[in-house]
Amino acid sequence: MSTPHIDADPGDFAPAVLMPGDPRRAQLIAEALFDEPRLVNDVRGILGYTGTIGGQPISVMASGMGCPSITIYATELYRFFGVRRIIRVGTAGAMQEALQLGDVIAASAAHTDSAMAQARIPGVSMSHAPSFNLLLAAVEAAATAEVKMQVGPIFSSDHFYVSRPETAAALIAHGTLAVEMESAALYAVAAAERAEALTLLTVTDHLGRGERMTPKQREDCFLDMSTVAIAAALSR
Ligand SMILES: O=P(O)(O)O[C@H]1O[C@H](CO)[C@@H](O)[C@H]1O
Ligand SMILES: O=c1cc[nH]c(=O)[nH]1
Repeated sequence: MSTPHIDADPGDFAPAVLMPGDPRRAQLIAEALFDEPRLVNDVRGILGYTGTIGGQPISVMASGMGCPSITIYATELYRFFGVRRIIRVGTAGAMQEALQLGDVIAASAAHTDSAMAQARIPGVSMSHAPSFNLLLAAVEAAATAEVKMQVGPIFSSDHFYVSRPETAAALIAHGTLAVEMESAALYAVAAAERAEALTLLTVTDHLGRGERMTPKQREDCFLDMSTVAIAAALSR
């Protein structure tokens, strides 16, 4: 069966899917961490792989960048391919002073300026929240793997380059940990499809200090986050 954006058969995807924005990160995760990964989607270069870990099936597929893109892929996976859990494994810009490059964050809520959020239930400011079970499993997995993980609210922005110092300052004052571009939409789709979602992020930039990882460091920084994501994805 194919949808407009995924050319795969029923059963090609595991019930649990890891979802980075970057197709290259999807390929690296599959090749580094899955047993016998096989390519199950490459429409528009959005690479998707399915393999096993410890005998359990698991998939990884890219989302592309931004709320519209992840909304399309998450909706099609949940609605047409039997997927029940999506764990975003993304990169983010740190907003709080104490965060360092390479730190891992679990998004317990996602604020957003996306028009998509306002259009989903007109007149309502939705709460964009992860699956409690997945968040709990991730917290436990991080403790077991000794991965230092901050849990808190993040900001899913429609903009990467527009500078809004007052908005950033207000979000920081409200405890927002970091900015990225997809999680609010993922959490909204999961709610609409009665499925599970969670976002884990690795800090690749620090907004206040102007620090940033190199492109190569961005590609290589997925291991701690993926270890936690896989444990949560395969939890009961
Ligand atoms: O690294 P990914 O998962 O793509 O996440 C972040 O990186 C992209 C911007 O560079 C946006 O998609 C943002 O959410
Ligand atoms: O959306 C993003 C992702 C990484 N770093 C940022 O500053 N923003």
